[in-house]
Amino acid sequence: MVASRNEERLRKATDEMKKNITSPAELDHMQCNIRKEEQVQNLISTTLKRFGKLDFLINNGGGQFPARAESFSLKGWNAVIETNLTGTFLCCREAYNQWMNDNGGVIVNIIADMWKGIPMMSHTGAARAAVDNLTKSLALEWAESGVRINSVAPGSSIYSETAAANYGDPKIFAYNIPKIPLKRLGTVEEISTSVCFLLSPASAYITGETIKVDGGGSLYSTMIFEVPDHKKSKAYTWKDDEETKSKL
Ligand SMILES: CCCCCCC/C=C/C(=O)SCCNC(=O)CCNC(=O)[C@H](O)C(C)(C)COP(=O)(O)OP(=O)(O)OC[C@H]1O[C@@H](n2cnc3c(N)ncnc32)[C@H](O)[C@@H]1OP(=O)(O)O
Ligand SMILES: NC(=O)C1=CN([C@@H]2O[C@H](COP(=O)(O)OP(=O)(O)OC[C@H]3O[C@@H](n4cnc5c(N)ncnc54)[C@H](OP(=O)(O)O)[C@@H]3O)[C@@H](O)[C@H]2O)C=CC1
Repeated sequence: MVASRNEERLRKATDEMKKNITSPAELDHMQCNIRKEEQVQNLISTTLKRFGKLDFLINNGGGQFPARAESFSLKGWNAVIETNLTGTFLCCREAYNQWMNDNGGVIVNIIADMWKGIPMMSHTGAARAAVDNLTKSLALEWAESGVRINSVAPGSSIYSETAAANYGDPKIFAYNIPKIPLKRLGTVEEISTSVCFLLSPASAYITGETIKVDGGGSLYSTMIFEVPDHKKSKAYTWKDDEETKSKL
């Protein structure tokens, strides 16, 4: 079952996938806004009615807008937290309560390269770091039910039409190439094969882990953001700390 909000995009994606699988009847799509609890509950129950089981859950839905943190409205902040953190939580919880608690299963959460913060996207950085941590907690709580849960963290480096449109610049990803040790963008297949590995028995001994698929980018430097030159940071020395000395 493939689920997201936009019916037209869903139909296009599943039609494309059907051309490449041996049992196209076994693929379906359904509208669901992961920010809406009832819609998530309905997605999981409908999937169970349609297919009779739920072996895997992949939480890939996500997104954000670029802006400085001080300019975020509460509504904008909540939109990003609900999409990337709350939506993932709701899907995990419903999959567990409706199926995986009794039957086991595997969950993979897609997060992002947020290890050094994400300036201009601090809302999504906070939400993705939270999902990284949620993944660890759920791995411990749900191990006794035979559930494994891991994350995949793509670098800021997989060309996405939606992102390019959203950020208003088709070259937005290419700007990052100099900061990626492998000196190229990643491919969608380089993410999906990591997800398939984590879903497969080949990773049966891996849980609570996050695989970074970022060409080494997270080791090297942060994204296209420069801290402007400034003189706002005052050094601390004991010698100059007259205020503390006077209180001793
Ligand atoms: C700079 C380096 C770029 C490198 C890439 C970084 C790596 C990450 C890559 C990716 O994640 S690729 C994924 C690409 N997909 C997207 O980015 C999708 C983007 N957008 C969305 O999904 C949605 O716009 C949203 C951000 C989740 C908001 O969803 P929605 O519109 O449904 O929310 P509402 O509840 O209606 O709230 C809207 C609210 O949000 C604020 N807002 C939205 N867009 C902007 C914006 N461009 N600037 C400032 N604020 C924004 C705003 O408060 C909106 O409220 P209103 O003003 O409309 O009342
Ligand atoms: N491309 C990149 O370089 C990177 C991508 N990522 C993450 O990887 C994932 C996939 O990215 P990518 O394919 O590039 O991005 P896209 O924007 O193309 O895909 C995001 C998907 O999430 C769905 N979605 C968004 N909000 C909701 C919602 N509230 N409920 C249900 N579905 C929703 C959208 O479908 P619809 O609009 O139909 O709801 C869309 O299909 C995202 O989480 C993204 O943030 C992370 C780091 C880098």
